Amino acid sequence: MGNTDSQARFVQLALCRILDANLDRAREGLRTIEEWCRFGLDNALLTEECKQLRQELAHWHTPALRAARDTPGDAGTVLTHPKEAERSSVQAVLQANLCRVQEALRVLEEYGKVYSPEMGAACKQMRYRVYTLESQLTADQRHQLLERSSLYLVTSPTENLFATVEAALKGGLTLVQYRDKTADDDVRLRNAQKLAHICRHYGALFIVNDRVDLAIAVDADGVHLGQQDIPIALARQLLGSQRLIGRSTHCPEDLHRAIDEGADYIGVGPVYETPTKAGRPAAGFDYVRYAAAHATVPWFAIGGIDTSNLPDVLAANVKRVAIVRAIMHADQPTLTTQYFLSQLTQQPLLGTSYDH
Ligand SMILES: Cc1ncc(COP(=O)(O)OP(=O)(O)O)c(N)n1
Ligand SMILES: Cc1nc(C(=O)O)sc1CCOP(=O)(O)O
Ligand SMILES: [Mg+2]
Repeated sequence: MGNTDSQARFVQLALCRILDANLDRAREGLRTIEEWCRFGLDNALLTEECKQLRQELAHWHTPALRAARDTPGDAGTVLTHPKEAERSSVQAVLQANLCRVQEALRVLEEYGKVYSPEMGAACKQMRYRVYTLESQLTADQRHQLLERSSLYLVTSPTENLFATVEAALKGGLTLVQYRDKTADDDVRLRNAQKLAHICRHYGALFIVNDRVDLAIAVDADGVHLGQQDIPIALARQLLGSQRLIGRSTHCPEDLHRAIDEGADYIGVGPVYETPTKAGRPAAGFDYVRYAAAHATVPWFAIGGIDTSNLPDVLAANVKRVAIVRAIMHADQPTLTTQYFLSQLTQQPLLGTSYDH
């Protein structure tokens, strides 16, 4: 009898310690995420959702659970995950903390059911709310980074693909598109996987040209579609509302259709004829100026742009450019990227009609 009692007390104490530790873990993770929603994204709705989740967890964090704490005797406090010291970007911090909160809520749900069925049920609901928070946060994060990006590197096949992209990222690039019109699919998949990984490490957006299937397979931030590629509505169905969809446009009708169909950004060009898109005539500066006056989503001038003609491009009210050769073929991609960015950031991105 005595033994059974002490066994029951031991189990109850262990249960309380598990719940206490995981309530702390979930609240700390939420606080970390909340700070970015508030100061990084300036998103009042997401900030409020984090705060409400924290308050709800605080409600379950009773004095009885706190009293079970035994930090000096807790073997787990000395164990750290090797990845904990490695946080290469804000994105990585958010990802790690969302994961931490979801895991903690799962533990609270399972052991909570034993301690109090209401607590288990409440933690299950909170876990679903954190999945929704994650989707909204990721989408908001992507849109904000897109709006802040003034330079877009579109890749071309080269032996130095990864080194060139990484060099440009070191120069401050925040938006990359993987474009390869000829490689076999197994090669494209491997390249896209590796580029997605590199871009994530530098906190940059990664877009796949043409191929929605590859974009999904490598968990890219979005896809770029031309006028001859699949309809935006179909891509949206496949990609969901959180990923970005870009559309090439060559005239005012293309621009309005792309925006009406829900493109998150558009390409505007070719500004100049270019061997990268041989056979396509220049859309010219009249169309560029039209885009400057009418586009209600971020737009990137593309086609034949390099460091020598950049001043003419900027004079046409261009705030964002997409580049292939001028960076992919540059002797020093980091310096070239830095030069483009330095010229583009003298043109404030704020003040365009959609940057409220
Ligand atoms: C930013 C950006 N703008 C335009 C294009 C061209 O897309 P598309 O017309 O589909 O031609 P391909 O690139 O597929 O040959 C782009 N890729 N990126
Ligand atoms: C891929 C592409 N699309 C264009 C468009 O106008 O839609 S122009 C273009 C090629 C841009 O390459 P570069 O910077 O080497 O001239
Ligand atoms: Mg295309």
